[in-house]
Amino acid sequence: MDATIVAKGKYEVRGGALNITKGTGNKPSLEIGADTLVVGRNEACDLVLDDRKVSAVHMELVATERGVRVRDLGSRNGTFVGDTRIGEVFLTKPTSILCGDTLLEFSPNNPEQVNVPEAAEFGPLVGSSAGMRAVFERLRKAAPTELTVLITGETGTGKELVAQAIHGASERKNKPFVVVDCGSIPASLAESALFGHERGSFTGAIDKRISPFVEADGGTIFLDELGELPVDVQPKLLRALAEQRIKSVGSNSYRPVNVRVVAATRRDLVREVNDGNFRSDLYFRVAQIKIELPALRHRLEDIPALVRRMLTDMGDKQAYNRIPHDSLERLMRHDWPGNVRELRNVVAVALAFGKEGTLDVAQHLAPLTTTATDSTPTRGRTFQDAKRDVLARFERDYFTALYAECNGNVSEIGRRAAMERAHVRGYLRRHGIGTPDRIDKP
Ligand SMILES: Nc1ncnc2c1ncn2[C@@H]1O[C@H](COP(=O)(O)OP(=O)(O)OP(=O)(O)O)[C@@H](O)[C@H]1O
Repeated sequence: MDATIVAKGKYEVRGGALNITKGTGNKPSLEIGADTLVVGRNEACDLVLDDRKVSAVHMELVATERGVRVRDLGSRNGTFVGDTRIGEVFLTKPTSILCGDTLLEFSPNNPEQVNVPEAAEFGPLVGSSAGMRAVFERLRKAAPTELTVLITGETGTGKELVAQAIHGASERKNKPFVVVDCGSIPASLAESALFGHERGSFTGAIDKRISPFVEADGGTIFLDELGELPVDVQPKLLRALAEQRIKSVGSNSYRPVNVRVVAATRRDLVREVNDGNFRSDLYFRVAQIKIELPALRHRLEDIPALVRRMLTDMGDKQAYNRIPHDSLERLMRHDWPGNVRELRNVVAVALAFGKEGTLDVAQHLAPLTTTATDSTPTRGRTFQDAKRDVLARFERDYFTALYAECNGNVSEIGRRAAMERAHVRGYLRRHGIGTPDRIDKP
């Protein structure tokens, strides 16, 4: 979420209202605040439009610091502002929006101040940026409820940790937290992986398999990469969630289950709905609350607190004080395509190689800085420059890994790389891998 802290514990968002001026809906207007609202034909939408040219989930709106963000959700017939078919726009002035044959009039409100908690952490999560503090506020409200939560965000933004935090702050915290990675289930085994199977129920079903819903009974089930769930098991999952009971493969009877569902996806699930790859009724069933995790490059001010927490988790609380200021600044200029996970790896490597003295964490950054959305190595660069960067990154990764595998033994690195020791030393020095005393040891 975009936001700026305007006063301690507050940030400012600019919302508005949407009125139907031509066409019919389940209500004449919609107030847009800091919670994302969905407009479409599906009856679970916040504004339901009775228009056959409107998609099941057509567009979403949310108040941000830059105005109301309107995002088309991959609708079939598009969302138009004037003659322009939009992907995403920020509205601050009265504007007409056309979806199918329905005309909507947007009118802005004055900026509104929204409370964010002062605490820059929530359970295992840390972050002082306005975006993360707004996430913590939503989590604080969502965690104690029984509502389903859908967590979205790029890889490594902390979706699983958020799911754990929800569980840990709920009444269910003393019961199991069970993770199901929907992305790694082969389509043919999806039903059994979700609901279990009886012994001998199909070829290869040698033993009985307990359903994760049974394992999680009384607790929380985390459905990771929900967007990868094969289409044919989606109705079965929907039914299980609606009826709170499951039937294992090969069994004739249902058994009641009491689980709270938290799901995560890297994919834009609503687009998958409009493309027919994900069922809209299941989407709304798992997304009663939506938590959008911002990419790390949009909350660089979180880096110092994250690094401090990571070093503490890695067992060296004092190490943070050994990081020079300019090293932290360089970390805050990186793009972080791998998000918090990438940061954690860089911190882990830095700590492994720097047990004492100055801890220059940024020294272990990949030299090629690209973002997930801007990852083309060609952009504005000559072939030679691009090639040099890619090669440098490869060399650094290769020798960093080998250095760790060989415990810093240069002779062993040379053997495995089939390279003279002097050359190995050259590469290690060039990329700042290891400490000079170890590298230069004969
Ligand atoms: N806000 C945070 N505070 C502290 N640690 C964090 C935070 N966010 C993420 N991490 C750490 O970053 C790493 C990646 O987090 P996690 O596995 O939850 O990401 P993810 O979004 O589920 O990734 P993927 O999409 O690849 O499954 C973990 O080691 C986690 O502990």
